[in-house]
Amino acid sequence: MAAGPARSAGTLRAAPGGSRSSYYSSASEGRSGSGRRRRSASGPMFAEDEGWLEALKGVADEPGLPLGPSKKMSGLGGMVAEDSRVAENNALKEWMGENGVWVYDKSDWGVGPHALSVAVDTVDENENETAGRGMIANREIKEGDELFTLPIDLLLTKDAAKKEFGADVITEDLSEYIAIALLAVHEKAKGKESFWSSYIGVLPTVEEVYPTYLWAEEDLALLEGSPVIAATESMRRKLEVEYATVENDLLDKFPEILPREVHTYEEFQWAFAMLFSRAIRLGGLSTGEAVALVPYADLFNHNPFANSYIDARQQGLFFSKTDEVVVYADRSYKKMEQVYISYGPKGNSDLLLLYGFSLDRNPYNSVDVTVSLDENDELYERKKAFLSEAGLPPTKAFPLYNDRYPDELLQYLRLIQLNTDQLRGRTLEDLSFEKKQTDVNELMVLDSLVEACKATIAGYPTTEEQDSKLMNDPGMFRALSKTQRMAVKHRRQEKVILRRTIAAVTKDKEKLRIPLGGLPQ
Ligand SMILES: C[S@@+](CC[C@H](N)C(=O)[O-])C[C@H]1O[C@@H](n2cnc3c(N)ncnc32)[C@H](O)[C@@H]1O
Repeated sequence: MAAGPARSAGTLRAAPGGSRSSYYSSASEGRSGSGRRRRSASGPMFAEDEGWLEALKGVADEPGLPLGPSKKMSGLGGMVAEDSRVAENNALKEWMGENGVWVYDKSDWGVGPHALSVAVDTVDENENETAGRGMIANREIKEGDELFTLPIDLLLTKDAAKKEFGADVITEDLSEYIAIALLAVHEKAKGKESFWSSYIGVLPTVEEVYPTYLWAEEDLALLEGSPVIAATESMRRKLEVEYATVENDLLDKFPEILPREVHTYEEFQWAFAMLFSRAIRLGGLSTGEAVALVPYADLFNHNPFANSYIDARQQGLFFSKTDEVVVYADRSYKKMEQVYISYGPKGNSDLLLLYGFSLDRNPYNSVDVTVSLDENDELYERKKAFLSEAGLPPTKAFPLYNDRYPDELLQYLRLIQLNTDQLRGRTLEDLSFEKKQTDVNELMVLDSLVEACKATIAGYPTTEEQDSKLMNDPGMFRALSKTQRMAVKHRRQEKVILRRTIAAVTKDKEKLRIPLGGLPQ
């Protein structure tokens, strides 16, 4: 046999070297970014089209709505903090009422009583984890009920930024994200003078959201071995580069409009933490799609099983047409239940990177393995050209899921593991990698996948058992900070997926017919 050691671990690198699929991969792999997911599940979504991540995307009048065992505020200081959060909610509600949103307990012409209240501190009851403000049903809600509508003028959009700063600053080709970030920072600096001050008053701090790209190094160290670290570093670099561009192209040119002391890097980071964790991509606008910070609608927390959706629609009003944002209930809710939306089919890596939380029960969880052609393979150049022809790079990250690994990964590995003997004088173009080549090639493929999973598992300083033990000890686990709990949950889930993949691949290997005596050398 000419080449291609059967179990060449070198060809398949486990994920740590490769960045997560979300941000950079989606940009570099050139996926188009319609940003719109199936209508029934739109939520906070990221805009791929600008090279910013995958699709992005929710009044409390009653203090003390669902507070779980982890209620943060205690003692007199806590009551003061909670009172001020209730006052902020009430200011938001008042502002919305003044601006045409029906947020009242009574009916009016064509509208029923408002169905939602904003709790100041909710708990995700599936996970027993604090989730900041959230939406609570203040009466029975029926499936399909329109929960509220919101005039488009209340949104922070690129158009609103253009109105504020002018078309010289907010040019056609300026990213929507940068435009909205500039507007958010500018309005925050205005304080009570800002039209949006009541909205900005309920926005969390960076520390409250705490996405991994803003984590302190000692927190990030808890994720050692996880691909999230590489994704976090990519995100940090991207933000630094974007800010340098903003400095150069805008702050230097328009110091009167965009003063440096207002538009600092810290404020830029705050604005992006808000955008990435709560901006919504609206599809149904008369002017086309747009990314927006949508007051009130961004107070819904995430549940991967929810289907409520947020969209924009045109509202005919005699001869003028105005757009409005509308939110519908995905199912019926009992009074006092928390109403969730789904931010999309996001795994914990994306949730942690962008929203600062991870879930123990998340059907969309995945962990990437990165696959590379072996430069020492005698077929290397031919394989590289073949991949390039198919628009694929010689190194590529693939997600492994809880219950499956993608066919594309198998196809890629079949090519990588193919040797001259198996090629039997044919060209690569003669072969279809969608199906098994030979049992021997398939065994090499599956073996290399198992090795990659094992190598990834070996890269974590703790074992799945150690993480599980910590999580199953309520005293110990609750004694950790929220960030530490999120990190432990996340790294354990990655190990679970890797272990399951090894088990599934081992089963698949049993179906192969391998000659007695093992593989040819
Ligand atoms: C769109 S905002 C939702 C409103 C937010 N809770 C607030 O206080 O403004 C998204 C943020 O809410 C929090 N969040 C949403 N869903 C969560 C969940 N299931 N568990 C923990 N935190 C959650 C995270 O901090 C996330 O970055």
